[in-house]
Amino acid sequence: MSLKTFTREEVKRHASEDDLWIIIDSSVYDMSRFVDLHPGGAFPILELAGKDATDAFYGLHRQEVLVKYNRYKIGTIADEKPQVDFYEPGSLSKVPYAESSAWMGFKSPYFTDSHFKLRAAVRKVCDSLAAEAREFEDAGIKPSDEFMQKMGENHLLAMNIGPGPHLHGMVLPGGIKGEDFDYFHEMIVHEEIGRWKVRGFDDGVIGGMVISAPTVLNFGSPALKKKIIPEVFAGRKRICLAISEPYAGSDVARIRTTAKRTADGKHFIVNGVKKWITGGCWADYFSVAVQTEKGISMLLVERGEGVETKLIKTSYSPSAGTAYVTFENVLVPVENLLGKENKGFLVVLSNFNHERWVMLTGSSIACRLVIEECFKWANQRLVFGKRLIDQPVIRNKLAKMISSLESIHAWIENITFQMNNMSYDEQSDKLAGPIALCKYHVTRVMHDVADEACQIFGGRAITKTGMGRTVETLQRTYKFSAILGGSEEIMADLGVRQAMKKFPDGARL
Ligand code: HEM
Repeated sequence: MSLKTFTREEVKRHASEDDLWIIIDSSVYDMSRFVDLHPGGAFPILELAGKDATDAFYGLHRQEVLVKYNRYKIGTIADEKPQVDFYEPGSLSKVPYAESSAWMGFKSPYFTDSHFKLRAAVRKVCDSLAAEAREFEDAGIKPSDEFMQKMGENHLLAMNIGPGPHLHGMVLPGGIKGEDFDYFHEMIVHEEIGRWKVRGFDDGVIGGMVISAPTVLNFGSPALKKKIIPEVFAGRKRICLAISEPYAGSDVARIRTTAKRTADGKHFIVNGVKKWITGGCWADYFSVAVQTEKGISMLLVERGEGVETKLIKTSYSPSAGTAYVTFENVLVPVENLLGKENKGFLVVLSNFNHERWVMLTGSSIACRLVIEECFKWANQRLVFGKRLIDQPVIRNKLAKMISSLESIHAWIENITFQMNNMSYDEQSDKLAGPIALCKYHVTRVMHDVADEACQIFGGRAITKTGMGRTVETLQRTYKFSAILGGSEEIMADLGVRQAMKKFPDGARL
């Protein structure tokens, strides 16, 4: 139907249940056929029949409801312009603090043209996948092969595990050469994926891969790498890391899964159980920590006879594919050793800094997105005849959230700069402590942001659909970041113990 223009007087004449028009931000909607289907009931719409419902609408719905139900729009009000901006896919938010400093127009010592180009291109791709990501999350199902392959086609899988030869020769989004990719580019990729606002689903897509692909890339034989890495980066196969067990979480040394050599020495036989394995439900490959004769080893196990996975019902998301994995007499070729036999600890440790740093970037963007939503909500929600933002107590909550976010973000940028400019050995020596402390602090900030955001959103913060769903996601999922990849307590302690190693003997007050 072509769109017409009306006067407000004309709209007023359509105020009965059978002939019901309303105005939202200078657009006219014919609600006659929808009023009885309206999820919020007929009553609220009937009360506003023939009237301007803009404030009432934005007090109760997310903007995307209007996009989804655009078919009910019949025209606009003559000589009036819309006051509300619609989000243009691929664009930057104009809400203060909704983008990181450099993208809010501030000078940055870190970001170059190349980073801006990559963000612009990746945002477009991620925006085009966002609705699909939400559908998987809402349905609580496995990210489809097609979805994974779209990620693969845009190099969105390969760009999650740091710079390096695996990207060389590739042309990345925005025309960036794989050789020029650095940790700031990677930070951008994590942030853009985070903008789907479906944290559990994100983990189902990249979580398992981020922590396991490096074990093959850095410690696998050339043949293993050649077989596995291209198919994982293309999204045709999935991989996960299987270390923690029901009896050993952060305490890796206590794992009980065993790998015993067969008499001919050509295979290992793996027996044991693993718990909380992100992406394990749909993994084709498992990078597994096992006890061998004289210590811990890492083995790449392919899904097959003797490998079973079942979904753990976490409060996170079924789409994360968090699995309980059992290995029963699984035959694994010795060529699948990752690193040297009995030296698996090295493999496990080698990836901790990167894993934790990835969690920093994901946690910081999760806070930023919630703050943006709090800012918008506080401006549009009317309580006792005033906007929420007109209450000093709400401004104070926003101040606390923004200042905490910007300070952690500045620290994360500083750490990222160090990663770009230090050799692997220097990073291992100097960064384990700061990354651990930063992770400890970031998850404390997440706790505070989730807490304040809940108070701002009220009941909506504990409702999975509608206005508060991003806040609901954060308050339900932030604990995962505070536990996974090293719990807050272990992070805090590790940070101080690392600092103690460099504490000068002669220091006195
Ligand atoms: C184009 C017009 C409208 C459309 C397409 C629409 C659609 C929807 C949808 C899809 C929901 C459920 C999802 C959600 O919670 O976001 C909903 C809920 C609701 N709507 Fe509407 N709506 C419209 C206009 C209105 C108006 C004018 C009012 C008047 C106040 C209203 C009042 C409500 C209420 C009270 C709820 C329940 C919210 C809650 O559970 O917190 N709607 N509407």
